[in-house]
Amino acid sequence: MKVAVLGAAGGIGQALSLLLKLDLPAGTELALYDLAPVTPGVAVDLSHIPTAVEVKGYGKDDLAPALKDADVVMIPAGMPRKPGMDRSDLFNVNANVVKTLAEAIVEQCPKALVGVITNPVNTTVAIAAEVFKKAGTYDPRRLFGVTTLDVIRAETFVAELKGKNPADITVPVIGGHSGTTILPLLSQVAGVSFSDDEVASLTHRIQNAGTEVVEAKAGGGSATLSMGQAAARFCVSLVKGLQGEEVTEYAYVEGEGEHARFFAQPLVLGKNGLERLLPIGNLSAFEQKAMADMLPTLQGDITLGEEFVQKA
Ligand SMILES: NC(=O)c1ccc[n+]([C@@H]2O[C@H](COP(=O)([O-])OP(=O)(O)OC[C@H]3O[C@@H](n4cnc5c(N)ncnc54)[C@H](O)[C@@H]3O)[C@@H](O)[C@H]2O)c1
Ligand SMILES: O=C(O)C[C@H](O)C(=O)O
Repeated sequence: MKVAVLGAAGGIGQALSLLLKLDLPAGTELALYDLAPVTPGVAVDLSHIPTAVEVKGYGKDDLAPALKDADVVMIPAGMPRKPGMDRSDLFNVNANVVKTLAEAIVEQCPKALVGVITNPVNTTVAIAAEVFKKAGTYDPRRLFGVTTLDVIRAETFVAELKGKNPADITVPVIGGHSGTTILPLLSQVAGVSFSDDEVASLTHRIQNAGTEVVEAKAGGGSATLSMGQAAARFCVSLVKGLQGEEVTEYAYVEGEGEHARFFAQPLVLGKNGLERLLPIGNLSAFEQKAMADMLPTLQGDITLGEEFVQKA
């Protein structure tokens, strides 16, 4: 098994790589790639941790060997937000980063499972899909926008509010990964109930949790540690799936297209990546309205990504 992390020297990349060094199955090769000159050093540093995961670092000219025959590729490469920016403001820089990396995946590991973390996720996943489609290698079961952070945040905030252990709370979060497109389904949380005011304020907090971190870091970037944990959990689930275990996760994937071409929803991972989609269940009147209100934004974000590659 080979897992490649593209953008491995960044805030997310380093946290993710550390957790993967600890959590991936014995015998896995962990390939770390980044443009930053420190990357080989990050790999040497991690290689001193005594686990049976072999870490190799690849500098900026070594994207091809980093990706060669990878089974899973995680992409946290690209610019993070500063206060006052929306995720969509990252499009100008990050669209090209994801396009370039997706083109290399086509050449080196067209069958890999790919987890896109780079923002704006609503759009960068569409960019990767269009690059793969153009090359004739696209398989919707193998491409994922990583939205795990929305799920773990929602579980943390609900547990905090209700005085519960977060491990006992499950919160579905569907839609996309920015602002109102992040739709937590609080009506489906088992074992707790919420007043209308709590639903409104919790939904708002979950949708703006990324901004909460961006503002608290005051120009020093966005979520890296919680995202590292979220991405590691999702990556390990992808690997378990490839090894034959069925694992349930949430991710932003091309599904049946009922709401938008790409949509974050519950799904089962397995040997082929996305094995099957799970139903999103019944939505409350509040959630139905929130969904109807945000779909045009989500669809616009997707079109932006599609056109970026089609017009290139
Ligand atoms: N999906 C999510 O839930 C989620 C959560 C947090 C952050 N993000 C996004 O993840 C991205 C990375 O965030 P970060 O805080 O780690 O940023 P960072 O600036 O700390 O790290 C980004 C890294 O990417 C590298 N990079 C840039 N272009 C590259 C390329 N073409 N190839 C390889 N590496 C390249 C940089 O050298 C840097 O090391 C941002 O776009 C951010 O918005 C997504
Ligand atoms: O908010 C950001 O810009 C980063 C990330 O998407 C997050 O949700 O923390």
